[in-house]
Amino acid sequence: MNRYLGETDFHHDAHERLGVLITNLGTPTAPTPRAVRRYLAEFLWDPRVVEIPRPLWWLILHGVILRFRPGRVAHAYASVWEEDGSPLLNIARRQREALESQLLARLPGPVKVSLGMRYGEPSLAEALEELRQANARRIVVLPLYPHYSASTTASTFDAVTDILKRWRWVPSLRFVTHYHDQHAYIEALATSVREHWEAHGRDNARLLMSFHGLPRRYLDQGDPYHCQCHKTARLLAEALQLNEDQWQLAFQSRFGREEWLKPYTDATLKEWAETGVERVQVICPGFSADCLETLEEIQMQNKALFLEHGGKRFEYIPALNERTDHIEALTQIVCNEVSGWPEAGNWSSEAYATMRQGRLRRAKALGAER
Ligand SMILES: C=CC1=C(C)c2cc3[nH]c(cc4nc(cc5[nH]c(cc1n2)c(C)c5CCC(=O)O)C(CCC(=O)O)=C4C)c(C)c3C=C
Ligand SMILES: [Fe+2]
Ligand SMILES: [Fe+2]
Repeated sequence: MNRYLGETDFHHDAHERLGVLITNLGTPTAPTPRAVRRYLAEFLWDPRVVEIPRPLWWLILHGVILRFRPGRVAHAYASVWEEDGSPLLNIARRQREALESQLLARLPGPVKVSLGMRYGEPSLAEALEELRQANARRIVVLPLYPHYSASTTASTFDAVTDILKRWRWVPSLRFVTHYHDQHAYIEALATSVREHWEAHGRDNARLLMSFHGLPRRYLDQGDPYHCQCHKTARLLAEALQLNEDQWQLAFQSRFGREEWLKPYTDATLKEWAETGVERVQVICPGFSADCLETLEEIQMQNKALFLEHGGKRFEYIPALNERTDHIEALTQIVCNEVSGWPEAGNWSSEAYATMRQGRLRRAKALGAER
């Protein structure tokens, strides 16, 4: 038996392809307690996600959490489930398709974009295998998390490298760790807010930028997530020319009993409603795709909370999902990553020559304009 994965019928003249792996958290296969238990058991056992000594955490996870949580969470999933599956996965599939066609139009050589989820299906192993079969010798891994966090980005890095350790011929690799301040991403967010204002108005509305939370302990131990969320929020507020009293940042999706990053989204909305804020518009810039945490927690639970406490109008501004400007931002990230790659193999020699000619022409045209 071969210890490492490889092709026995390897051809030296096989055409190379650029591989792009997009990935997100993952989701259960069905909105049922059984499927949710399987998903949570994998997700919550990841030591990057829950940093508690293993024997103690095993007892809590299997003795308490996996007994009671799946039923409640399955019910929440059922409330957002679409005909053909989980919103997160459906959106990720559309993002994959749109990104691949943008990259094929933009880059001179052949490109394959595959989709793998950190937990559940389609797995990262399947997605990487697809790239290996497509002869991708250079791979850009693009986790669809704008903000770096050890619990998401580093966990993806662990999983990807664990898989690649089993390849005989490991590919060149670029791993995108964050894009929280990329201009095109901020502009896409700002445009989505402006479009919402055009469609629904904005009279006296306060904008809440809600990000997924983390245990406060992770920030104290050096995780840059908190700072990156603050930077995104500041840049978005600047792009929208908002005054300080027109917006705020908050953190949602608390889990467990310890302190998480503050201020909390639910507490903020409750306080706003109680102190006379009548209208809120909520955007979740850290979620590249709508999912349980935006569609159920924000758009259902937090909306009900705000209205119960005296708020009059609650509006959720959808995640960037497969918006054209979002796909353009992701395309730019991939193009930036590959542009520094040294020339080699069939993919690059001709392809880079074409790309360079294109760039020269553009540079000349720009020079002529000036
Ligand atoms: C200790 C627990 C958790 C940490 C840390 C955490 C970080 C984190 N998560 C996301 C993005 C998503 N999380 C989602 C669901 C979800 N998250 C946790 C727990 C932690 N997340 C749980 C237990 C769940 C499942 C639902 C539940 O039981 O409440 C999702 C949605 C998935 C879906 O199927 O729709 C996303 C997306 C980020 C970005 C992040 C760190 C910054
Ligand atoms: Fe989460
Ligand atoms: Fe949640």
